[in-house]
Amino acid sequence: MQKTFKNEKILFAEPLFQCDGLAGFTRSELYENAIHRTLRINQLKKEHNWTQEDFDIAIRCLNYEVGFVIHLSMFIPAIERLATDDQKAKWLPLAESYRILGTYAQTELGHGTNLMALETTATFDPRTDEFVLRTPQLSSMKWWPGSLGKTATHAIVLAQLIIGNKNYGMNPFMVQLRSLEDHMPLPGIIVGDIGAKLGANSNDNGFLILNDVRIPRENMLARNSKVTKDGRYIQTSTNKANYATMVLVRLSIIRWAEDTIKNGSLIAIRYSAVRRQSSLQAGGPEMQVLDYQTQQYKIFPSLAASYALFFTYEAMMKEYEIAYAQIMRGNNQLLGQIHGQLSGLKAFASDLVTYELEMCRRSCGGHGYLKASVVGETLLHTLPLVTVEGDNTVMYLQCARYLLKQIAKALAGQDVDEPTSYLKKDILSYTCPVQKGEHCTNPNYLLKIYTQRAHSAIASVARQLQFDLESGKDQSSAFNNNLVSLVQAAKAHCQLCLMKNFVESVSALERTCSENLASVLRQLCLYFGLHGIVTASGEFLESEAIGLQQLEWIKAEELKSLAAIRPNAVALVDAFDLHDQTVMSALGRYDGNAYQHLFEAAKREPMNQTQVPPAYYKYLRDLIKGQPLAKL
Ligand SMILES: CCCCCCC/C=C/C(=O)SCCNC(=O)CCNC(=O)[C@H](O)C(C)(C)COP(=O)(O)OP(=O)(O)OC[C@H]1O[C@@H](n2cnc3c(N)ncnc32)[C@H](O)[C@@H]1OP(=O)(O)O
Ligand SMILES: Cc1cc2nc3c(=O)[nH]c(=O)nc-3n(C[C@H](O)[C@H](O)[C@H](O)COP(=O)(O)OP(=O)(O)OC[C@H]3O[C@@H](n4cnc5c(N)ncnc54)[C@H](O)[C@@H]3O)c2cc1C
Repeated sequence: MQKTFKNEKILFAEPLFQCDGLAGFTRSELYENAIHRTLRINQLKKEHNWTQEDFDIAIRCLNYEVGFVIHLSMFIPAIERLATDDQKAKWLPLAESYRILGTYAQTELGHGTNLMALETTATFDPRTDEFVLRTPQLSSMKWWPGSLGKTATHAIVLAQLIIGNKNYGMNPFMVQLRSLEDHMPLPGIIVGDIGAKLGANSNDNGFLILNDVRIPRENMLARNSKVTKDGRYIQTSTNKANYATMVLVRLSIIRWAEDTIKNGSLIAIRYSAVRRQSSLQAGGPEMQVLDYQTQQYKIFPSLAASYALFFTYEAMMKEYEIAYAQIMRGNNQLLGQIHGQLSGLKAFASDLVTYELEMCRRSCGGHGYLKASVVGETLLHTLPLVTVEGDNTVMYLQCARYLLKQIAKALAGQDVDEPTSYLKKDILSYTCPVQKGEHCTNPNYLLKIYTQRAHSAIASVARQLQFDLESGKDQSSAFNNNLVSLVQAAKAHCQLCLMKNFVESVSALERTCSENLASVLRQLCLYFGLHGIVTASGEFLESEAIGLQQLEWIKAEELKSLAAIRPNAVALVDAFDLHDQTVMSALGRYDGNAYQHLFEAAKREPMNQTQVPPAYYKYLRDLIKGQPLAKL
């Protein structure tokens, strides 16, 4: 499943990367530990001639609990995508050698989603051949960018470009924030950390106020547009190319989601295999909770999602690489497709894993509420994915906007993109392929059902929008009245994409892997498809992709699938090949000794380092001895 990290032993031999000790760290300690880790991994990379891929896998093995995540995942990729060749030659070597430490400063206190309304300005001053950057009011200050608070020496600041009295929209500017001598903020720069978060507290997400900060004209990252010395604005590519960094990060978030749900399902399944509780026969032996149908119903979706997201990430990485190669050659033909696809899939993947991680946590009973189980921490660490790189609702709407354009082309008899080719089909010629119970065991039949449901959802909201417009509603009212249906259509398309990638990937694997493995993966793919229909049965019925009889058959087959997966469940999570130190969970260790590891973790609890707590001497001793308490 995951490219086995051949350097795992080197990494986890060092106490710095053994995660047990992180509990009880203060924010400053977490922050320092994260920086220390990234720099140590960098040293290991040099000492052992690791590739960049080894470096990236090491970061993933540590669940991104390292420093400079934005420097590595956004600042450097933004330079690669937004800078000219000369600017890359200047800034990339500095960034790659950590001589400058960067962030991607786009979101403001008052705006994150609506980029057109960003308030930070960069005003061209022809007299000095500079841009003057300012955050004009409280709501304008940059707010949230990772590493901005205490680390970044430089930021790529997204600001409205002003020349004369004309606004040319959001453009990227390289701004130095701190001295490279003493790390103090430069004149005009007010910067700091925005405070503790629900999770990811090793990251110093920060705020930035710019008070008339001057930068040279060549600091505007000018791959897609530039300003000449005499103040002319020249656009050399679509201004949406300046959004390119976000597309890449949305792809990375799909893999981040895959990594977290693998951790969660591994913990839940391994623990459920060792936990014995109650029995179905009076006086009988206690059962492995993994044998309860309800336990399987709760946690096998996370197992199936792990594999589904793995296959979708692999497919989307290939799609992205093709699109990106063309875009970097100036051909933006695939820009709309890759943006529409990754907006929707980033939202769907992060929604899916945050839901299933909570199911994994609940399936661990009381111990799922202990930090030592880590499944709760994993959920906290994953929660931001539904917001970062675009709030999920807004991302679904971007995907829906793309789908509306595609169905309009299909209905006009024009070519459509490959991911939406199903929209060319005649929706009325559909017949449900499941005409008897055993047809439910055919993933390709299920794929047809997913396709019809998605097609129907998109066609239905397109018709409703058209009706509203023809009834006299203006564009924005018509849109706002159909936002829920638009999101639903985007979700239907994304769920189809996951199912299609799963079916096609297993079909390709069958040609090379053993029949045993093929049969296990087919079973998991079938289960993923059946469960997806059951959980959204209302929409599948509404679209007439299935009827009540088919739903009855599908529900029965889903429950049978649980029993079929059970014998392979532990092997399927072991196949993730995740080191105990990556999973970090007392409940999910490879050796299965959950109780021993829980007790070891409790013994490491800082409060247990003394038998008598300090509070005894302050409050309890007099209380217990019946002596009057001093005034508190
Ligand atoms: C390892 C992983 C590490 C993860 C770390 C994560 C740390 C977090 C970082 C951040 O959060 S960075 C900040 C992220 N912020 C956002 O994502 C902002 C979300 N908002 C937007 O993207 C845009 O405001 C919008 C919602 C897309 C609206 O765009 P706009 O205001 O321009 O209007 P529209 O009319 O909707 O779009 C116009 C046009 O542009 C196309 N388009 C929009 N976005 C993109 C894109 N990213 N790439 C390519 N094209 C894009 C859109 O399809 C429209 O095209 P046409 O229909 O006009 O052809
Ligand atoms: C952990 C973390 C790290 C981050 N790191 C960075 C970073 O490094 N750099 C950076 O620039 N930013 C960063 N961000 C900011 C992030 O990109 C924004 O928070 C995100 O884009 C959401 O925007 P917002 O906060 O304005 O939410 P809002 O858009 O204000 O969302 C509030 C509600 O309004 C709804 N809404 C908004 N617009 C619409 C619409 N058009 N239609 C329907 N509903 C709508 C949303 O669905 C949501 O329910 C980070 C955020 C977090 C949490």
